[in-house]
Amino acid sequence: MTASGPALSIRDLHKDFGAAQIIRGISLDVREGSFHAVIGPNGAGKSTFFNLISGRFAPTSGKILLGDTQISGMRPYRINRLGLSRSFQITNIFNEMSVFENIRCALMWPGRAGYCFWRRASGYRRIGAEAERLIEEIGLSARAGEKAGNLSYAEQRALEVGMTIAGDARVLLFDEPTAGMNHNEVEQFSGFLRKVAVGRTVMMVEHDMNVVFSLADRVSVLVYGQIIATGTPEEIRQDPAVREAYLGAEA
Ligand SMILES: Nc1ncnc2c1ncn2[C@@H]1O[C@H](COP(=O)(O)OP(=O)(O)OP(=O)(O)O)[C@@H](O)[C@H]1O
Repeated sequence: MTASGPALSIRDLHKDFGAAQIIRGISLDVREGSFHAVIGPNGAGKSTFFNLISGRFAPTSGKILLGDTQISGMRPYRINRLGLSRSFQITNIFNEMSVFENIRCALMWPGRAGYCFWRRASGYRRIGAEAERLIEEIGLSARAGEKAGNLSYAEQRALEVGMTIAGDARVLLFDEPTAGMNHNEVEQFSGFLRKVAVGRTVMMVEHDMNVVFSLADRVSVLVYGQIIATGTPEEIRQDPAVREAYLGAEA
């Protein structure tokens, strides 16, 4: 990754499913250190776009670069190893294991930072210390010994984010991070995400416009497989094409 270049560059990205053109020529730079939201109506292609970036789908054509490295078409674990990590709601959590064990496990996944040295006792201690640091960062120190299955939904989401950032991921993808939360949880979790984003680059798909406009410093609007606008939250709010195509009365 270059010092001044974008964290992620997408160049003329296309994805077809059979005859259906779902992603129709997306080009986008995601600035290093930015919190970049992708919004758009249902079926616009947001999840497909994330699946292309994280490597779950191979593009039909076009390029995706993580820093200077072309990642399009790579397997997800290789992209993850290069520093891009995607949050998968709470499906990554092992309910029968404690918070500490879940985080330690994430740190020891093949290809993650700790894998090479964890077999040695000193390495194992280092993993333990790193797990404690991460648990503090996600605000779950008081719950470190608790089984993940006993945590509240919001705590489980925080744990899952902890597992996403384990191994020093520099670029994070969050897919509807506040889905399923009540009003108070959304507020609390937004504050948490704001802290986690410091020093990292975040891309987020989110339907809740309050969350988008309070967290994001850049917003792209995806409509029918194409980005119709990218800008600051204020620019997006004012954009006539965006208001017509998507935000409507919400803006
Ligand atoms: N594997 C697939 N095979 C065929 N069509 C697909 C596949 N995945 C997604 N699609 C289609 O692509 C279109 C975009 O879907 P996608 O889930 O990316 O939209 P989205 O913007 O994330 O929608 P939502 O906001 O409702 O989650 C939809 O019409 C969907 O049916």
